[in-house]
Amino acid sequence: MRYEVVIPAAGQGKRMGAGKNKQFIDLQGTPLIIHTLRIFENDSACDSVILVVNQNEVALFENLMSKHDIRKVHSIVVGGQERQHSVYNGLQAVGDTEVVLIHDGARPFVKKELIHELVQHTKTEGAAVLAVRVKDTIKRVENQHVMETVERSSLWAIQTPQAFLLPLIKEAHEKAMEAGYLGTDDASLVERMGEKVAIVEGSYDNIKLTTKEDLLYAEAILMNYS
Ligand SMILES: Nc1ccn([C@@H]2O[C@H](COP(=O)(O)OP(=O)(O)OP(=O)(O)O)[C@@H](O)[C@H]2O)c(=O)n1
Ligand SMILES: C[C@](O)(CO)[C@H](O)COP(=O)(O)O
Repeated sequence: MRYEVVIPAAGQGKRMGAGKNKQFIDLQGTPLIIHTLRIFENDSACDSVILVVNQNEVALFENLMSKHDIRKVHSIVVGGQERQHSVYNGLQAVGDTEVVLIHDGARPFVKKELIHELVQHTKTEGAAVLAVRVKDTIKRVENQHVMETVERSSLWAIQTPQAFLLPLIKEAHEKAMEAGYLGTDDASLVERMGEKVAIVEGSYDNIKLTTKEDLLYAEAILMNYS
């Protein structure tokens, strides 16, 4: 059940439009990244956190973790141009663990029980991701016109954490780097090697805070929690 987690937090938050890295936006008085880090700080199955940050924000993150008594971040790693590059850099700092999780710093609401279910699946499947069934109808669009309506019954919205046996994800990232392939998630790098990725049904409130509307959802989720 034990694992280490790489948390990419080295983005710029451009779509949020806050003029700063969204990881520093307060939710009920606590920065987004602290909400996310506390999940793993409070999970006894988590051995270590590798936090990936912008080069010019290392001190900011260190000060926040000291202020909020976050102790499990054993490595702070500088990120890269794209999310995939940041994760690649973080994976170089992972210790001697069987299972590694990769979880967006921008997802502060994942539940410990689902993390543990994901880890269990990964031990037998090699790779597993949290996901929820799509609720909207999805259409493929070109030049502002519908080209195709995609059959919804087999569509899932993929989240993080994404969990992997460590050698598998390291190989997948190396191969993607060699091929110059850029994916929007880590599981796609494993899929392109022809490996299976298991789905673990997650929760709709495990949102990724991306645009300002998500801040409203986040405050409502926190109100509901409290
Ligand atoms: N070069 C990058 C890009 C993204 N991320 C991280 O990957 C997660 C998911 O990315 P996203 O939600 O797109 O965050 P941003 O890249 O910051 O947002 P935007 O694309 O709007 O700038 C975030 O925790 C983000 O900090 C990262 O570590 N390194
Ligand atoms: C990894 C991810 O959260 C899975 O849904 C998503 O692909 C990240 O996308 P982003 O554009 O880097 O936020």
